[in-house]
Amino acid sequence: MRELLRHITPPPRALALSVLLMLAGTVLTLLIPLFAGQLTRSILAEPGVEVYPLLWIVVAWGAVMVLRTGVNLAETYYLGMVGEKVATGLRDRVYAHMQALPLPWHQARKRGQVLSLLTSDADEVSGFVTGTLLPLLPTLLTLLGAFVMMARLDTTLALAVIIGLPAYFLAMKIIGREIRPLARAWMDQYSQLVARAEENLAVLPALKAFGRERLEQQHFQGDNQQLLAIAQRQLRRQALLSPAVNLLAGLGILLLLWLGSQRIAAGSLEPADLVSLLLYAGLLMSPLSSLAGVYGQVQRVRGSAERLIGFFREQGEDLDAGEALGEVRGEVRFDKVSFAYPEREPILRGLNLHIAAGETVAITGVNGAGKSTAAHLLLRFIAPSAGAVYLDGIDIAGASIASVRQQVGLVAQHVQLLNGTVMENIAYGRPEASAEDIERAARAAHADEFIEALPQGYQTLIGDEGIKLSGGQRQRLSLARTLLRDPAVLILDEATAMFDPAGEARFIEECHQVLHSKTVILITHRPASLALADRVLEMREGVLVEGSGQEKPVQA
Ligand SMILES: Nc1ncnc2c1ncn2[C@@H]1O[C@H](COP(=O)(O)OP(=O)(O)OP(=O)(O)O)[C@@H](O)[C@H]1O
Repeated sequence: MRELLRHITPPPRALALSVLLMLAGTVLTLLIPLFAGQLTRSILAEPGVEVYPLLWIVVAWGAVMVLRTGVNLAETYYLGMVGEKVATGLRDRVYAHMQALPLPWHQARKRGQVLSLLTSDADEVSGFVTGTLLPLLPTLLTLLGAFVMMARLDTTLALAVIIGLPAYFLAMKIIGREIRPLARAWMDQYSQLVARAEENLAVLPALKAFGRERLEQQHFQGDNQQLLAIAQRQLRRQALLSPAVNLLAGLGILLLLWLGSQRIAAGSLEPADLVSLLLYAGLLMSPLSSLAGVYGQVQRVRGSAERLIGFFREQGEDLDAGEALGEVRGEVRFDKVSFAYPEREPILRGLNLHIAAGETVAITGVNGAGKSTAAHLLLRFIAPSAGAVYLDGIDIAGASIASVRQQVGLVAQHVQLLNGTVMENIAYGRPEASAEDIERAARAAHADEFIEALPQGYQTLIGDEGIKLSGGQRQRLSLARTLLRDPAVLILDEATAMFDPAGEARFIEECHQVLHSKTVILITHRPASLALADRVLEMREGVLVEGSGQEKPVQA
């Protein structure tokens, strides 16, 4: 938990104020039983005995109550602010780290499960810090204060009330120990549920086309029932905690009444003091009962805390570490590069490739040969297990990731667009770009004609992942947004796969000018695109060989 607290930054001023207000509230609360004792003494006083006047006590009691109300009000506000700011800060950190984590980390997980770190886990932890951890301070102070005040009135009676405490802590420990694994299981199950729903929504057209609605509903219900079963087991244990403590508290108060009344009968205790003692015992018992709740919550939140700690321990990408590349000409070299995905056979085995600046090279090869993998290495999405990749002679492993990605543009095979306007999507990599630049990029990608035919032109909303566009239109948008970034090296991974033949021919013909100034890597099987290349290479068994029937491995 301490490790996690490093990622939680409460606002110092609001925190200090909340603590002060909580302390003030506790002191005011501890005054009330004193007044009650004095009041009783004043009511029962024999004529001639010196006591405080009744009216004074009532007025002082009233004043303390009003003051405490004001303190509580301010405390609720400031503590609430601390809570909101802690939650906001933690969410920011989780999100920043989530983005920093490399692609392979994300690819090994379900998106919904990653998302629940940001939603349920972060909320659970920040709710615990402000809803449980901070209020613990006044709780403990009230407990201690009530005990001290009781001991001042009668030490033996004070000790009698807390005699059951060891049993109480033992009960808490035994029951709490079982809650923790259940809490973790609940969180895991919950994130699985969210992940399933999220995935199904993402593939909704396929789900409907393959008639999976009923089956997926059954799967969801199954997961949901398991969640309910875990919650039930957790509830059973948690429900035990408070009543067990209340029983102990009740027994303590009974003991106090019995011993107290005997002392009054013996003349060694005033009835007024017993009133104060009883009220203090009440004050002592209510923190005990809330401590039981705290203990249960600590066990619950540990599940979320463990998940977040594990997440923060993962190494994220530092975009700016290393030397910034600056402007490059676009010379690319792969030198004996090998790579294997985790738990898979090596996919690249000592691959060599040299592309001169300004050259256009096409790479072909069967599905799964490793073409996109090579592109991902050039973008530093992944790192070679052996060998190195150079850009203008600089090993990109030592260059800053941000500068590498600035110089290498990828039009990926699987187009990823946002639910926004056409303009926002083209400007994705250069949000500050002018409308003219955006339109120029759209023209270069041959996207301008269809964009202008859309109902609101560049302001048309394109739906989730561009669902309101055709496949070819999405590819053109994707190309436009990469061209707008004007990278020195452009990788087109099957970027014309969805083009109609006439559109592709026109694109290829006119692209010559746009692509002229760049190093272009075309990953393609399409003859029209191959015609655009200065050289054709084929990826085969983890290396590149000269294409068009030649079988000579490429030398770096
Ligand atoms: N994230 C990943 N984790 C594990 N294996 C992967 C991952 N991505 C790709 N692979 C595997 O690596 C191999 C190479 O994939 P890659 O996408 O580079 O092939 P490709 O040549 O681009 O294929 P295609 O022509 O079908 O696009 C494939 O066998 C694929 O199953």
